[in-house]
Amino acid sequence: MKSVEQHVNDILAVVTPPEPIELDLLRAHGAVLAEPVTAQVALPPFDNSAMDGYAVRAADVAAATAEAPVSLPVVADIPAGDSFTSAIPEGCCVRIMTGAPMPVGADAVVPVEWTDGGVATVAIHRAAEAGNAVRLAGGDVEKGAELLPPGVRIGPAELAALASAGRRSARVYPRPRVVVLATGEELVEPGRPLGPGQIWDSNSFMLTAAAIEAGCEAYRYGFVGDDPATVAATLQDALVQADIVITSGGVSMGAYDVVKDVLLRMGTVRFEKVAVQPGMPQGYGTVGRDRGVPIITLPGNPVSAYVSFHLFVLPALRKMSGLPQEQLPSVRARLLAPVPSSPRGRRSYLRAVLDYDASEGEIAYTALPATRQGSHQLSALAATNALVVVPEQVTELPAGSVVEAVRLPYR
Ligand SMILES: Nc1nc2c(c(=O)[nH]1)N[C@H]1C(S)=C(S)[C@@H](COP(=O)(O)OP(=O)(O)OC[C@H]3O[C@@H](n4cnc5c(N)ncnc54)[C@H](O)[C@@H]3O)O[C@H]1N2
Ligand code: MOO
Ligand SMILES: [Mg+2]
Repeated sequence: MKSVEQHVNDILAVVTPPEPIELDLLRAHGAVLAEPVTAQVALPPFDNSAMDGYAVRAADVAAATAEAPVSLPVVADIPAGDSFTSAIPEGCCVRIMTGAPMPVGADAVVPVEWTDGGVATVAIHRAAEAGNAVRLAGGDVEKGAELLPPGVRIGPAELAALASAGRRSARVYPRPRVVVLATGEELVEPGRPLGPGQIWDSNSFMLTAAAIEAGCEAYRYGFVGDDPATVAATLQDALVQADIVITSGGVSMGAYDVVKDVLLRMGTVRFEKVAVQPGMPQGYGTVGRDRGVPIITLPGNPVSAYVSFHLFVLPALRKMSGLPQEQLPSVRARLLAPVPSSPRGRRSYLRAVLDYDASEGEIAYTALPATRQGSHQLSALAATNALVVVPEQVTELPAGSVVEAVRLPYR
């Protein structure tokens, strides 16, 4: 059987990052930056006031106290957005608002709270040192400095950085379009009644949401039965709007597991067994006549599909998004319950609740494996937040063992 790492590498070899495109700011939200962003001007662009008050020469107010306030004539008023081009005469001040440019000659701002708030003349009852409440030009970012490196995902903070630097658009890797298609004759749309032998489709919802949470544009294509012609026609249709197709079901040994046959005719797809539990039967490759669209075929068991999405699909989506590869974060944790019977030769990923607990020595986390670990026992997914790794050659682990626990994203 193939290792998890080998399977990830094989999948990465069939996907490529898209060509960067220029997108208007809010359209770029969620995409990955394909260029460094530098400040065209210093930020802030000019010295300005940090407070509402009076711009003064600090020397003029050095003697101000509550008992002996200093009175200064107010020669102008500068709201934010305005400017005062002449220098303030010695012994005078201007009323200034937060964000307004400092007038020439002034070197400090006296907050209005330290004054009587006068409009023509102001009485200042506390001294302000030079530089008080003044925000210097370039004090945030110097002209030409890098604001954002390439490879970051554009979230609210990155959009703010771009806009604050005067950028209207950014060069980004467009978010990959992921089409999710479940297969299985037994599947029924949730909301409709179940007939004998039927179950509600849950995989297509799970996988679509997981792809969206991974930063992609994902479309739930629903599900198809086990009729080869319908599977082929639906896939053909799905390819039109897909950068990658994710399917679930039909990839094991079943007599009606038709996905394999259809894909072998429609493209170059390999079906393999990966030494992992759950998620052993896997497939990947490209489909479509003119352009090969990458495809990853996940097993139908819901827990298998969920775990294999995180192990095998996430790396592909990262690469297609223009992101560097990164392991899911993991910590060392103490098992709170024994782990019985993992299959030898396959690495197990057990659903578990990971908790922070610094009370017990150097291992600051505990992991409680879910009692239901079957590949069909979907209820454990929503009740857990991590995957405990049981290495290939280990078949059981007593309580108290220290294990690697992979934190699942968004849990
Ligand atoms: N003789 C063998 N049988 C099986 C093997 C094997 O090696 N030899 N492998 C088992 C393993 S491991 C897995 S995992 C599954 C993989 O099955 P398939 O990918 O072929 O998927 P299906 O047969 O279509 O379905 C399996 C299971 O999952 C349920 N399912 C499928 N789609 C959905 C969906 N969209 N939503 C909810 N549940 C779904 C389906 O009803 C089945 O119960 O094969 C084992 N068998
Ligand atoms: O690998 Mo299957 O995923 O055991 O259930
Ligand atoms: Mg099957």
